[in-house]
Amino acid sequence: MSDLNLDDFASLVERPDAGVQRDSEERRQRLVPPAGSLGRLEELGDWLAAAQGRCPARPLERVKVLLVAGDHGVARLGVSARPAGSTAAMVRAVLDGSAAVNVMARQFGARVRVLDLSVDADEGAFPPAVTRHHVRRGSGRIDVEDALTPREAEQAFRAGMAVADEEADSGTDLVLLGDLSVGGTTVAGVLTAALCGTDASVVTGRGSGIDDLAWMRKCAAIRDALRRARPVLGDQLQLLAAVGGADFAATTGFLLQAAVRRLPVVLDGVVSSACALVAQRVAFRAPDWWLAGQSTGEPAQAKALDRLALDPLLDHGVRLGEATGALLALPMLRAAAALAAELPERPEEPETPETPEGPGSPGASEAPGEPAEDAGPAEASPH
Ligand SMILES: Cc1cc2ncn([C@H]3O[C@H](COP(=O)(O)O)[C@@H](O)[C@H]3O)c2cc1C
Ligand SMILES: O=C(O)c1cccnc1
Repeated sequence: MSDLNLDDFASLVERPDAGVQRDSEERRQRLVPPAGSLGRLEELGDWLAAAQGRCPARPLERVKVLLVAGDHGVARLGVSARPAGSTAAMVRAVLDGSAAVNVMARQFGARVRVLDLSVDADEGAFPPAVTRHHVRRGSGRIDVEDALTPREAEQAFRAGMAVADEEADSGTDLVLLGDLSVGGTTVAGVLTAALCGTDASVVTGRGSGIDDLAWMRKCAAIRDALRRARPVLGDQLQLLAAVGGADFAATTGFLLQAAVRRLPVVLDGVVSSACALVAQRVAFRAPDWWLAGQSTGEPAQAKALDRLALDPLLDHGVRLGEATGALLALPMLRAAAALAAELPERPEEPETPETPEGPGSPGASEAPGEPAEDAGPAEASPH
């Protein structure tokens, strides 16, 4: 049996630095813009500082988009707008730089890394750097069979952990975590419903853009897979083997090891949030290391994020997956870091208010209020 003990993660994952978080909050009170005027950017600056253990936070220079790719047997049921087994075409588009994620990553100065965990493609279809962690061609049809053997689940999970270590070791500041997975929203729906204790209909969405008939097939597939999930709900590696997939196991392993390594992550769509939910079961502190980039409208994502207490930064109807939602949030995070680092502090309030005659004059102590207030705005608005 597996010698990978997920229980260790509960103690290995620490919280971001609470002392630095407090320093950041206090520093923010001293900045020129009034507290609250920068809205969510304030909380983001504090989060980044706490994650980095540094106040104010460093600028985000080495940002990596990580796309975990895999096919899913359940796609053969016609639950996706895309043909079963067509993840390879998406991977190819990303590798040749023509996918939406490439356009946005170029715009925002982020590097893109694709990992083929279980794409249904011939050997040699992609460069070795992409297929290094390949586990199998497509994961099993989860409504009737296990997605993975226990060995494959462990192999995929460990691959995700290894990638988190590589990214942490190479100085990556932030990971934007997305997926390329035809049928992936069905699998994510199963994991989310299983862990939230809800019905299939609550988590079944339109995914890549399916019609009503396909929605009914998707809902039935989720219902059937949920039955297979229930007996293994207490063991997250078994759960990923039964109703997940190699890409999901790797993404979960990545998230947990990234949290151990204090590497902050922005979640993209329903696939990364379902994996985050599995990871939360393993290590309850882990969600403190994550942000939700954007709401995709997939109901399972909303359900999972609610459980994770993560409030998506954006909601603009971007429902493409492939980390585009996480990338959209990057300029906000960069703005938060830059504002926290570069905004000047307010000058110290003088203890003895100034008077027109100058500080320390007899008039100052006799009539402290009005002259000082007159002087304030004039000093504060030199332009
Ligand atoms: C043009 C297009 C490109 C995409 N690239 C990723 N996804 C997204 O759709 C897939 C999941 O949806 P489902 O479960 O319905 O198959 C994933 O590959 C996800 O990243 C895309 C979706 C579309 C429409
Ligand atoms: O990632 C998601 O949430 C997603 C992906 C494709 C289509 N709809 C949602």
